[in-house]
Amino acid sequence: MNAIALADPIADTAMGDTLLYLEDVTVSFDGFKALNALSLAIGKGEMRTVIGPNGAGKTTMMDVITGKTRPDTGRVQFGDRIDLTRLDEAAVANLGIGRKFQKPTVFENLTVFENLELALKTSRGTFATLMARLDGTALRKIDEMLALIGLGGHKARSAGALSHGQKQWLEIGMLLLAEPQLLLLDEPVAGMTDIETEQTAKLFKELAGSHTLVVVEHDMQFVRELGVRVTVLHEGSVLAEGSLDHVQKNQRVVDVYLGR
Ligand SMILES: Nc1ncnc2c1ncn2[C@@H]1O[C@H](COP(=O)(O)OP(=O)(O)OP(=O)(O)O)[C@@H](O)[C@H]1O
Repeated sequence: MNAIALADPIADTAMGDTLLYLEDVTVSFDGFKALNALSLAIGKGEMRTVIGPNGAGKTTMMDVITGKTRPDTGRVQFGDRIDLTRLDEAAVANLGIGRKFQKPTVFENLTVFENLELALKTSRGTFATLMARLDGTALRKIDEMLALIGLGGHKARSAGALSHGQKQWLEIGMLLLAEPQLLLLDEPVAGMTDIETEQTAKLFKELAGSHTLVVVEHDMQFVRELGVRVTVLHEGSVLAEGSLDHVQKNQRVVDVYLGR
């Protein structure tokens, strides 16, 4: 560890229990290592941002965690004892690992409320059991979610009529209704307006602590706004880790990514 790492306040923050632990994970495509002995630990209730140049392995990392891609070697431990590399995508989702892809996928012909209702009905969360019909608890749960994602005034609108940012929030709300233990978000603010980006940062900061979030982003203003530990990936491994200020001082990070 060098002097800068020691001076980094976020590097010194106690993480508590580890929820997700990748150890020496390697994924090769025709001999090319998209992940190269990647090791990474995410604490329970932590929000982590992951940055890095195109091709650094960010998507592949998410694919490995969610059971879409099986690593050649390495371990992906979830909680105390579950090895995610032995599970398929459906089993990983059932464990409570939610994934938000870059593009919004909501049911455009349904209303905002109906989208959330459907998510609740099909979720693995405890509230799913309440959903044989929409009882008071379930309705309250949906109303709370509408307020959290800033769509309280839009519940009767068709999802297709929402702005891009609002669609992203709706999909995040749908994922949250499944009460995920871990939420992976791939470039959530890409294509959002500045105001939507700010509101998304506010939402994520509210979720952190009670949720564990891994956020892959290229928008450095947003990463700064989140103000959490940053992992820089490069050529399939961790190049640097710490606060954004800390990683921005790393000359290699500047050379391969931030200085471009
Ligand atoms: N199925 C595949 N077959 C062959 N090569 C692949 C495959 N998936 C990913 N790769 C390669 O692995 C490397 C890592 O890709 P990955 O998509 O994980 O990077 P990334 O960090 O998510 O990039 P971006 O910021 O552009 O989304 C890239 O060079 C990519 O071309």
